[in-house]
Amino acid sequence: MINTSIPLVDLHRHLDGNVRVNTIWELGHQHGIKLPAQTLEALAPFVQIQGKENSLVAFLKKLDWMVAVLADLDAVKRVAYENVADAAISGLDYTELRFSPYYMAMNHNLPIEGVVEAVIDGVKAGVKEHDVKVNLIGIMSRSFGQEKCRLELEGLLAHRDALVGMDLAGDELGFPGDLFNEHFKLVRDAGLQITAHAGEAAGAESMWQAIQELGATRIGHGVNAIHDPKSMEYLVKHSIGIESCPTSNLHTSTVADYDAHPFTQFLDAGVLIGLNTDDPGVSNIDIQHEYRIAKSELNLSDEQIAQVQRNGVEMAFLSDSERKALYASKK
Ligand SMILES: O=c1[nH]cnc2c1ncn2[C@@H]1O[C@H](CO)[C@@H](O)[C@H]1O
Ligand SMILES: [Zn+2]
Repeated sequence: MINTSIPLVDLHRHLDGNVRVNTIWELGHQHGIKLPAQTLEALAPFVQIQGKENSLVAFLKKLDWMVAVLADLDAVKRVAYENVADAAISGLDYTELRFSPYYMAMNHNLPIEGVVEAVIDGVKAGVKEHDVKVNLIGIMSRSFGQEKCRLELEGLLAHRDALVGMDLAGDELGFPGDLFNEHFKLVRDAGLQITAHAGEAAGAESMWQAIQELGATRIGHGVNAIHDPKSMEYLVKHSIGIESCPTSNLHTSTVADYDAHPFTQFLDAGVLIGLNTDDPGVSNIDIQHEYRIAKSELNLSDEQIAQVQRNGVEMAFLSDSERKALYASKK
């Protein structure tokens, strides 16, 4: 199973897709927000996937209650803190938590920059008390359009030093990457690393766009590269990291079932592919679950699992010395 002499990392993990059901319940009651259920048990199906959804956009609706209860900046800080606790509890040595400050701010008109600060504060408080290394990635939520993403980017860049990278997430089909070329020019100018959700709901052309126009060096999901041999070759040749999230891919109907997931084909082709959770709260999983699935459903050998763990460390947005230290922490 998981090789304990290699660091365990999760690089694709939405902080705002990982709010505990209990926290939604408590924040809802604390702030007088009308929840869709009368008991904690009845609330779970509104925020966690039951079986699967028939599209990415349907899946993404499950996150809406998670941000609907963010009534003030203390709530944002609490959710960030609990994300660090959850990461440590699930056995992670290092994680990159990504979040969309506009998405978190929009329901209660919170200041976007204030949300960024509250996330940073919550994570700082979390790492003081838990044994896990954490970096932050800012998200622009494409589903709200160019203008809102511009505001989101401003709020994030105001705290550029607290971030290691930037991402584009949301409705990939409805809001193609080329709407955001100018946003990502600013991201590159700020010297941040870039990952983008691509090849999930849309095809390999969306990945080409993300790599060549947005400047992505990692791709979230990238499942659909499998239909384009040229892009597979490119990923290998240029060491573009693929942040794979198999259970999420099932839950969004990106693949029909685990058998249809191309994970091992990527691995066999020599693509730098890692294993991640995406939205652990929504999918009701943790990283241990994804490694169990890798073995039992994707049929990875122990050697392949070790390779996947190393791939994660290799593609992490860390400096060389940080990467060395992370490896050394397991020896
Ligand atoms: O699997 C996914 N694919 C695309 N976008 C996603 C996924 N999971 C969450 N978000 C998006 O990320 C932002 C919150 O972090 C939101 O825009 C949400 O819709
Ligand atoms: Zn994602």
